[in-house]
Amino acid sequence: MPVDVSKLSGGSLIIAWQLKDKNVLLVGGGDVAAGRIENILIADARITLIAPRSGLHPQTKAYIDATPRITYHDRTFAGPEDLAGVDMVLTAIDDVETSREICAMSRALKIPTNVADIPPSCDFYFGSQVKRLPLQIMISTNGKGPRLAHLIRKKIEDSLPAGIENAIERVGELRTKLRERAPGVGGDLGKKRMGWMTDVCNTWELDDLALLDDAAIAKLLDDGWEKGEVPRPDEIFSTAKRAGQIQLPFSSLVPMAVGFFVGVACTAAAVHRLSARR
Ligand SMILES: C[C@@]1(CC(=O)O)C2=NC(=C\c3[nH]c(c(CCC(=O)O)c3CC(=O)O)Cc3[nH]c(c(CC(=O)O)c3CCC(=O)O)/C=C3\N/C(=C\2)[C@@H](CCC(=O)O)[C@]3(C)CC(=O)O)/[C@H]1CCC(=O)O
Ligand SMILES: NC(=O)c1ccc[n+]([C@@H]2O[C@H](COP(=O)([O-])OP(=O)(O)OC[C@H]3O[C@@H](n4cnc5c(N)ncnc54)[C@H](O)[C@@H]3O)[C@@H](O)[C@H]2O)c1
Repeated sequence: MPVDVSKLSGGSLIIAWQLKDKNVLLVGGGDVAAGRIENILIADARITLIAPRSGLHPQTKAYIDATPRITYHDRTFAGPEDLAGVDMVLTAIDDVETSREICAMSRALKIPTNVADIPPSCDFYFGSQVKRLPLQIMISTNGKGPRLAHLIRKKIEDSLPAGIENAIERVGELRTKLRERAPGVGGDLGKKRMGWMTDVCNTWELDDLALLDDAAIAKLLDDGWEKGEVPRPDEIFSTAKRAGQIQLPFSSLVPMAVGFFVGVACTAAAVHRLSARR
């Protein structure tokens, strides 16, 4: 069947780049560099930071002092020798000409590069990020409106359920324990494992997934996986444990309280009018 690909254009490949123990060169130590450092540290990479001490942002200074994963050089960028052994280059400097030169040098070595504020010198853009690790959500406007990306992030942050990161963490633990019982890649066992995990995620609420401690995971695997079934949360947890988890968000308590008092007031008024007619 023919497909219409005319709209498949104008975007980016959004991926979760694995940078653990890779070497990232960051040139510049200002406000933007501080944000880059946070993003790179989250990805467990090593950073070589080149920037004169006089221009360091307090947050950048604090990161340098806080971790041996940043190797700091108090100077300006020296040339191609600074690119040896580097897996990714980021520049965040207030000097467009030097930025373009660094970009040309790193591209000649085929090192992926981001030059803050100069889109043609970027092999990838940064995006605005919701960070509720292990959950990360990146918003990209593909260079059209970075401030809008920031504002959209705020809206997404406000809409996420409390504790979503715990649910994801516990599902990760469940998947690890499941793989210990059903190891290997692919094949019939792999299909069965994926099918069971999909059913658990589809049928359990996030609140219940967040309650999966080690004992509950063992019970879910014994009573569920081993029997080819997906037990309900109330078959796995004691009633007390689930009851402790049920929390009404403040935003829903306020309208409920208002509704209650309005209801009481209306009933009182109606009773008063009825008794007045008699
Ligand atoms: C998302 C975020 C991530 C981050 O950097 O971490 C990010 N910019 C952020 C903020 C921001 N940047 C700018 C403003 C001023 C208001 C405004 O212009 O809107 C604000 C607002 C603020 O500071 O609140 C100025 C600006 N930015 C770029 C240019 C050049 C140009 O457009 O040509 C100009 C100068 C334009 C001019 O001269 O007028 C270019 C880029 N900025 C990008 C990312 C990439 C595309 C992102 C996307 O696809 O949306 C891209 C292409 C390259 C890159 O740098 O990777 C971060 C928000 C993080 C957060 O708070 O959540
Ligand atoms: N993409 C974005 O999100 C975004 C947002 C705001 C600003 N910017 C742009 O990013 C750049 C950096 O912004 P900032 O606010 O962090 O600037 P800043 O002035 O606070 O910091 C610049 C840093 O670069 C260092 N520096 C300058 N020349 C250098 C060189 N040759 N070698 C090494 N270090 C050098 C300075 O010492 C300083 O630490 C600017 O061009 C700015 O317009 C980008």
